[in-house]
Amino acid sequence: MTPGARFQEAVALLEAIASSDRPADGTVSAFVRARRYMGAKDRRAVTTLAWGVLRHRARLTWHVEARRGTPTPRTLALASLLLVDGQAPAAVRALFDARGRTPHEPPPLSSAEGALIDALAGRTLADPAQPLAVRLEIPAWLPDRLAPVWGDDTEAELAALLPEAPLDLRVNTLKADRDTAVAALAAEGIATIPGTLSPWALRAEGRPNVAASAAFQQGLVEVQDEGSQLIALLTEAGPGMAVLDLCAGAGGKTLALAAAMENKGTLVATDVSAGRLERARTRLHRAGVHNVTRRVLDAETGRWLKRRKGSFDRVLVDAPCSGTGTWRRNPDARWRLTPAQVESLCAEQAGVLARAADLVRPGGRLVYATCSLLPEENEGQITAFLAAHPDYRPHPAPDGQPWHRFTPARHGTDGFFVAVLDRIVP
Ligand SMILES: C[S@@+](CC[C@H](N)C(=O)[O-])C[C@H]1O[C@@H](n2cnc3c(N)ncnc32)[C@H](O)[C@@H]1O
Repeated sequence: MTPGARFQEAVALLEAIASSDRPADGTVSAFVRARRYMGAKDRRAVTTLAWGVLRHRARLTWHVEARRGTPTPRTLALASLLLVDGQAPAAVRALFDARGRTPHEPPPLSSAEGALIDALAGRTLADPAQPLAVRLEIPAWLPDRLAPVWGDDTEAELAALLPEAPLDLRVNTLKADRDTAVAALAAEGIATIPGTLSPWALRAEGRPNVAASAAFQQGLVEVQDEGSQLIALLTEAGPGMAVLDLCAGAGGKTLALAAAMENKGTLVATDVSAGRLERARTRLHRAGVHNVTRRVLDAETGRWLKRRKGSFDRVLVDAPCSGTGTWRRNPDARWRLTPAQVESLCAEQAGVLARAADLVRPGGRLVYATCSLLPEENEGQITAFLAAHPDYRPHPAPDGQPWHRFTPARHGTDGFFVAVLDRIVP
C-alpha cells in the first residue's frame, strides 16, 4: 500500500470506531480481519495512526478547533501526523500527491485542510493554553470526582494514565517457576524482567507477540497486569479451600486463584455473561487447571448459590466497573464513559456485594476489587457495605488503610482498588 492509501485506511478505521458502540479494540480487530490484502507493515501503519489519534484525541481536537478547523477523523489524523508523529508539512502534503495512481488514495486536500497543515506547522502537541481536562485527555467531569481521593496528586495520577501500558505476564506456577518461564521465553527471543510486587509477575521488554510463543501456548505464562495478580494474591486462596469467583469473566483471576490453590479444592467461576465464561474454557485448559466449575449466573445457578450460603472460604467480587484504572490500555474508553453509566454500575456493584455477603462462611473472606479510580465505586461501596453488614470487618492493608489502592503513578500497574473483608465468627 502507498503511504496515502494507508492514511485513507486509518481514516476509515477511525470512522468505523466513531460510529460503533463497541470498544475500539474490537472494531480494530474486525477492520483488520476484513482486509486480508493488508500486509503486516500496512496493518501496523494504519492501526498506529488510528491509535495515535485516539490516545491524543482531546489535544488534537483542541489544536484543530484553535485553528478554526472542524475535528473529523480526517483532520485529526492530519494533525496527528504533524503533532504526534512529528512529520514535516511537506511530507504530509505528499500523501495526497499520488491521487490517481491507485483507487485507494485519499481524496485531495481541501484548501481548509491545506490551511490547517500550515497553521499546525512548527507547533507542539502540548500547549500551555490547554485546559487541564484537555491536557490530561479526560472528560471534564472527572477531576472534581478524584480530587477528594488524590488531592494534590490528582494531576500526576491522571497523567500516568496517558502512556501505553507495559506488557505484564503471570507465570503459571502449575506448570513452571519464574526462572523456568524466563528461560523458556528468552529461548524464543522474548526478554522479560521479574515484577517487583507479585512473585508471579514478569514484565516483557517491548511489545513481543507473546500469544504466538510456545511458552504461552504450553500454558507456562498468561498475559495479566501485575496489579490484577495482586488481587488474586490478596484473596489468599489456598489448596483445599472452597472458593467462589463471582464475576469471573474470561477467567483472568480464576486462573491465578487455581494456581494459588495448586489445583486442589473447589473453585467455582460464575458470571452473567455466558460468552465470557466460554472464553475462559480454552485458557483453563491451556493452563492445566482442573479444579474449576464454570456456571452462568442464571436462575438455576441463583438457586444453587442460595443452597450454598455461608459455605465458601473465599468469595472474590471482581466487580463490573468503569474501568477508569485501565485507560492506558483503552484510550477510547475515556470518551465513552458517562456519569449516568457510573451511577448504574454502582447499583450493580452494590447488588453483587450483597449477594456475595451471604455466601462467605464465618471466618472466611470476601474480597471486593475494581479497576476503577472513582471513590463511589470503591470506598463508597465498601463503607456502605460495612454499615449494612456488621458481621464483616476490613482486613487492613500494610499501610494501615482499610483497603488497598494500586495506581500507574505509584506502582506502575493499572489502577485498582481492593478491599479484603473478614466475616467474623459470631
Ligand atoms: C472486571 S470484569 C471481570 C474480569 C475477570 N474477573 C478477569 O479477571 O478476567 C467484571 C465481570 O462482571 C460480570 N458481571 C456483570 N454484572 C454481574 C453480576 N450481576 N453478577 C456477576 N457478574 C457480573 C461481567 O460480565 C464481567 O465479566
